[in-house]
Amino acid sequence: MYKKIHLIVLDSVGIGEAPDAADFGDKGTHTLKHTLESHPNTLPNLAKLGLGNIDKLPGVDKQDSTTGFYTKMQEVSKGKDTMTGHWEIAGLNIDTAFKVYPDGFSDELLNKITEATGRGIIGNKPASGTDIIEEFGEHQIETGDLIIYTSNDPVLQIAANEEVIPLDELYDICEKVREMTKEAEHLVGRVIARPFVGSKKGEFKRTENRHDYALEPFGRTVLNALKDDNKDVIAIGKINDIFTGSGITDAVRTKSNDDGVNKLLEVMDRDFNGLSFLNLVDFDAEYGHRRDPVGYSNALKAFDDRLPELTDKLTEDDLLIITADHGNDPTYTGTDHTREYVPLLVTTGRELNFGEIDQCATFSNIAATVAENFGVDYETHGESFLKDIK
Ligand SMILES: O=P(O)(O)O[C@H]1O[C@H](CO)[C@@H](O)[C@H]1O
Ligand SMILES: [Mn+2]
Ligand SMILES: [Mn+2]
Repeated sequence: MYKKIHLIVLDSVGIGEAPDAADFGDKGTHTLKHTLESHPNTLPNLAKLGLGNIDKLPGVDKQDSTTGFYTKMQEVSKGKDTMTGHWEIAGLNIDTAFKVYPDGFSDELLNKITEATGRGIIGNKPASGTDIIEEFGEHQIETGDLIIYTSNDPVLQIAANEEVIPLDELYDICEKVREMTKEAEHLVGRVIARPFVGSKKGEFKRTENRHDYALEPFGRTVLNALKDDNKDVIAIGKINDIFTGSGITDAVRTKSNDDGVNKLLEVMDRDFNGLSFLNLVDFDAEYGHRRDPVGYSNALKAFDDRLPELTDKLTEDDLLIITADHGNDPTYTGTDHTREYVPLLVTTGRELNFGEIDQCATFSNIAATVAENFGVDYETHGESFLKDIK
């Protein structure tokens, strides 16, 4: 048994098309490979754990012997969004896909929003968040309208210039819209506040004040099982939002990938018994959705550079698990997530017989492993790999 498990989700860092990728329009996608092909970088520290042994990746050398256990995991849930991926990691199988809105939201919902907020609405279509503020940012300054948009994900995003619609008001609007979109008819996975600044086209820039309003997970996750058993569940970064605080005992905010690593290092120094769970969202939000392979590749390098700080801290009490929640191939068409396998890398301060472990048929093998490690009562269709890491 490990006293502390540290789980890191490299948001969107997929490792090649899943067997059902074609059903999602994602045939041939490979976030890691295509990113590193487009903009070469070496990732020696991830390589040491076994990343280059999972699949052939430029700049990630295959090792004769690794300092981690490695394999890849397949997603069983019928969605490739962040909530679905994280909830499956935490033990759920989301077998009914979330509704998406390729033609925008209904007039009925938009009217309700206007009635409740007193503000008009512009946009109402799938879009990239940086494009849509260019398109409607000036209109918003003139009218005070809300810029509402969506994507291939089950999200309703509200972009607002902080000088036109103050943050408090935007958050208040998002809370109201969250209430309106909890039931089947207008269901969305997440309402997201997307504040930005700037006074004219070409100068608009999103700020760090983004806030996500998710739904309660659709079932009991391993986080709930841990919390109910008086274990610590420390959420770092977006994790608290993704689980709406359910099963979480402490939440730490982050500003960036780099800050996320800093916060995890601080958490590792705490005396706790349970799980720390970190999401590094920049890969996805800053580079994957922006179809920026150069930025993506450099972000991978930046994480790789900092990885030894984390692994050097591991004692016999710690288990470190690194994975992802879906792909987001920055070289692929569109600006959405891609249906991919995700890497699984596991290491510890213990001297173990590291190497390949069986491929995981579901992300929920992580939940099963965490539950078994802490001896908590938790039912999931995932299978624990604890027996393989010795
Ligand atoms: O283009 P931006 O606004 O970054 O939106 C992206 O962010 C959303 C939430 O992560 C995704 O659904 C995607 O649409
Ligand atoms: Mn994600
Ligand atoms: Mn995303």
